[in-house]
Amino acid sequence: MQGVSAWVWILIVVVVVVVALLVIGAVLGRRRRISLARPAAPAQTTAAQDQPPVRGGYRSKGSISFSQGSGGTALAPRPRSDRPTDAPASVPLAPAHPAGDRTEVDGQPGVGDDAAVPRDSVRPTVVEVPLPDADVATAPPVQRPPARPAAPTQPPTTRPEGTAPASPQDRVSAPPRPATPTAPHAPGTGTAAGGTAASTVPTVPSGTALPDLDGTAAPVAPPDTAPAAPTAPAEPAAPAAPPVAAERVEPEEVELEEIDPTTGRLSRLRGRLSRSQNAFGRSLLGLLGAGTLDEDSWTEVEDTLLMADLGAAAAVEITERLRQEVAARGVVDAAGARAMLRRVMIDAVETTPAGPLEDRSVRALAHDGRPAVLLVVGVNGTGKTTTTGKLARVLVADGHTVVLGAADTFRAAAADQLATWASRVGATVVRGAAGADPAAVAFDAVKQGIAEGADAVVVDTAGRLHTKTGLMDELGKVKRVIEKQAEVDEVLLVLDATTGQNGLVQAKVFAEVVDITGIVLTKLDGTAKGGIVVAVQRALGVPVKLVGLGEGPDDLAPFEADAFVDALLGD
Ligand SMILES: Nc1nc2c(ncn2[C@@H]2O[C@H](COP(=O)(O)OP(=O)(O)OP(=O)(O)O)[C@@H](O)[C@H]2O)c(=O)[nH]1
Repeated sequence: MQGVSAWVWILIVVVVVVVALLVIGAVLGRRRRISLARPAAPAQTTAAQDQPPVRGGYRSKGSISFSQGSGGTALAPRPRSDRPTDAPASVPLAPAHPAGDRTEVDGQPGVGDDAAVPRDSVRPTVVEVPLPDADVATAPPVQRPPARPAAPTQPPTTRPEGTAPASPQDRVSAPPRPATPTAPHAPGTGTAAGGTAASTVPTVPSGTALPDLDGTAAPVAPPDTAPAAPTAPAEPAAPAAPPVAAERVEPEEVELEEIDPTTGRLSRLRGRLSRSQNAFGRSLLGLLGAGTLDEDSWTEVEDTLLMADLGAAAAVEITERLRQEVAARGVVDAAGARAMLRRVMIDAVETTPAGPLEDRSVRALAHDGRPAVLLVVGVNGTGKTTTTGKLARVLVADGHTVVLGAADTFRAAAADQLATWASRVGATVVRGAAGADPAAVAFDAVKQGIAEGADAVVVDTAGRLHTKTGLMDELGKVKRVIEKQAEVDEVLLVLDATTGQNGLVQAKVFAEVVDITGIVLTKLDGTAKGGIVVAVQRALGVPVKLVGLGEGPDDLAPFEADAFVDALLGD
């Protein structure tokens, strides 16, 4: 019995020892796991800390490595809640540029986006470059059209021969000349661009950053190479190697085209408008000419106006006005209904709550011895470049000389597109290298326009989403930089009529950044919602000045209220 209990005791002790060993083993095992994990954490932290600091505390993601590179510059974008801050620090820094939003961070379309370009492809970067010395003339990257006399066919233009520009060769490689400050040239003097243009523009100490806008900056189309040209001028005033990477493109030998007469264009193009708008007119006239109008009829009238994109306020006001007219005069037949509707609609198109919109002329004529300057702005794909080209045709057809500024430096094809438009009508194009600072290109375009005594300089800008504060800042900068040498006479906001009420939101944001002076409504041929004309004018208090009615080169027409309403109502 005693032997048995001894064995029991031994068994208990063994069990206790085994259990104790198991517990100790488990504890040690857990400790070991924890201690193994510890070094890994500091290692990650150290790796992150070892990366070069990111400007402005901003870190971009690998897929968007060239975006949002700025942060400390004067025109840095306003803080945005949607910026990622946890990107790998190994991403190389993009050069500083005021347009920090250049590459998108949220997968939405952005500046210069092209559906054919994969979202994650490498994008060009906009760079900041030092400016040239004050006394070094710079030859802007000018693409000259073929000289008019060489053209086999003479376009229907009254441009005097004396204003025909010199050959491109002469202009770009103009011989050195003393940089004597001179007054702006009278039109048609035909002086070389490089030296003379430089003498008419503000000067700036070398290296002054464009965004400083300190009142003396003379921006230059930025290069992607160092500005210190190996052929640094022995003579300070020589327009030697420009600090721009833009290559001079030999002008194409193209025939100058015939341009449709500009008068009566809206009438000629009315058919295009009518095709898509007639439903609106027919529907309204059907309601108003039906005899007795009950509440339901008036609700339908209002709905029809709303569906045509006139906007709620305008729809209510027009309906109320129609009711008053019917009550006062009584509508007896279809012709009476049409006349009444026509009158009320024309009033709606010609006035806003802020007052009448009287002046629809495009300010594109030279004054005070210098060209008019027009800036063309808008979101992506609305038709800015096309409109700029069409506008140049209209101006040339009316006998004016035009310089086009290809300040859409992000979408490479845009400058080519503009150059093609220009070459067909004999206009000059100033363009920068891909990714050049658009403000610098715009500045050079105006400088060129002044130098050659052009009547108008039309600057095409890159499409930009109105929600991108950095890009909107960039646009503001383009305008301010131009204004260092010339007033901007016209800021044309190009809106795509097919986007309907969304266009209003864009319009309001653009108007906050650059004072919009006129609206170009494009693609009116492709929408039944012509009422957007009324809505956008009311939103901005600015008139629609031009309408795009097709992709053809002469499918741009001045906006005329009565012709437009006639097209809406049909015959
Ligand atoms: N139907 C029609 N198409 C137009 C009109 N105006 C422009 N387009 C077309 O719209 C497209 C875009 O035009 P672009 O001039 O390249 O637009 P953009 O605003 O310069 O584009 P981004 O520079 O990318 O912002 C082109 O296919 C044009 O032919 C118009 O009035 N009617």
